Amino acid sequence: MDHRKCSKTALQNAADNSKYVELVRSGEDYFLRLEKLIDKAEKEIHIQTYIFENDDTGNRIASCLKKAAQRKVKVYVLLDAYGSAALPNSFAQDLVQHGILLRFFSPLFSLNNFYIGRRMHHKIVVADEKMALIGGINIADKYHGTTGSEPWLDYAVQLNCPAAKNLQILCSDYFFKKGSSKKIPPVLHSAGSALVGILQNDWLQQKTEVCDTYTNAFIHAEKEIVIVGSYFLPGNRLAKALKKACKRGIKTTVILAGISDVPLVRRATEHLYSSFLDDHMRIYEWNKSVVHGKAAVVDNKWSTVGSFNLNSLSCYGSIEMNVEVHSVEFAENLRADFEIVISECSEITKGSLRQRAGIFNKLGNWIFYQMVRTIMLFLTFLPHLRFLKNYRL
Ligand SMILES: O=P(O)(O)OC[C@H](O)CO
Repeated sequence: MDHRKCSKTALQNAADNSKYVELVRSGEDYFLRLEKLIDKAEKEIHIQTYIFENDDTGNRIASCLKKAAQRKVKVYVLLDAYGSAALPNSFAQDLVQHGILLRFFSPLFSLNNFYIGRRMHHKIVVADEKMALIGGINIADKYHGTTGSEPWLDYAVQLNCPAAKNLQILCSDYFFKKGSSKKIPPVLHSAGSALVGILQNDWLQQKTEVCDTYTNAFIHAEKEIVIVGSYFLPGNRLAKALKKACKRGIKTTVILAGISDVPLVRRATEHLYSSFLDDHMRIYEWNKSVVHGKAAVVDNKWSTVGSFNLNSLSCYGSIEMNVEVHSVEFAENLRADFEIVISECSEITKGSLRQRAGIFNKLGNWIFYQMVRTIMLFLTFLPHLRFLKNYRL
C-alpha cells in the first residue's frame, strides 16, 4: 500500500489537520455539497458521470450548472452515451443553449466504437482545480432518495486539496480526448493529515491503478478488510487476493446487495456465497435500498472510494476513477459508517443460506453466474487477454 511516491510537499504538510478530505454518503448531504461546489466555482467546472437523469435531482443540478455558465464559468459536462441514454435531447440541448459544453462519451453505434465495454464510468465533479467530489454517486433521484424511498447506499469523498488539480487535468483530458493521462503519475498528495491519491482504470490507456491498488491492499492486509460492493463479482486476480487474505486469517467482511436494480448480477453473486463462507468471510446483505457503493477500508488506515466495482467490467472494461486515502481518521470514519450499515443488515450464515437456497434457487444462481461471467468476458475479452499476459499473482 505504501508503494506510491509522495508529491514534494505532501509529507511536509502532513501535519496540518484541516478538513481537506471528507467522507460523504449518498442522499441530500451529497447533493447539497454538489450544489455548493458548483455555486462557488469561479472559473471552470468538470462534471463526468455515467448516469444523469431527467428527474428532480437531475434538474436541480442542471439548474446550478446553467447558473454557473451564465456567470461565465466554463462548464464541461461529459456523460456516458449508454448510461445516460435516457436523457432527452431537449434536456441536452437546453444545457448547450445555456453555454454548457456537453459531450456524450462513446455512443454505442458509431463507426469508431470498437469497444462497447469501455464506458465512461466516472462520478466526478471538480471545480477550479481545488474542490472536488469523487465517488460512486450518479446524478439521479435514486441516489438522493425520494419520499418513501431511501437513497441507494453509496459513498463519495469531498476533496479540498491539491489532489483536485490532478483530477481536473484528468477530467479535461477525457473531455478533450487528449488521451494524455498516461503522463500523470500516480502520486500521493497531502490533504491535511491525510495522503490522497487519484487512481485510474482504463485498459485502453494501460491504466490499472484501481485494480492494482485493491489487489495490493488485500495482499498486504494485516488485520481486517471491509468492503461495500455493488455488482460484486471479483475476477480471478481480486478473488485470489481476497481468498489468500482470508487464508492468512485476515478478518474479511463484505456488505452486499440484498435487493438490486440488476437482479441477475445479485443472483450471480449469491452463487459465490457458500465459497465465501467456506473462506470464513462475513457476508452482510443490505435490504433498505439498492447497494451501489464501491468502497473499502483495510486495517483501519487505508480506504478507497470511487466508481470501481469489484468485477471484470470495471477491471477490464470501463473507465474508472477512485480516490485512495491514507489516514487513520478517515478510515475510522468510513469504518464507523460501515458498522452502522452492518447493524441494519442481515447476516448471511451457512444456516440462513441453507434455508434460503433450495435446489432450484441454487441452480438458478449457477445459471445466472455463468450468464453474467460470459457477458462480462464477451465485453472485456481483448483487454483481459492483454493484462493476463502481464500479470501473475
Ligand atoms: O454502473 P454503476 O455502478 O454506476 O451503476 C449503474 C446502475 O446501477 C445501472 O442500473
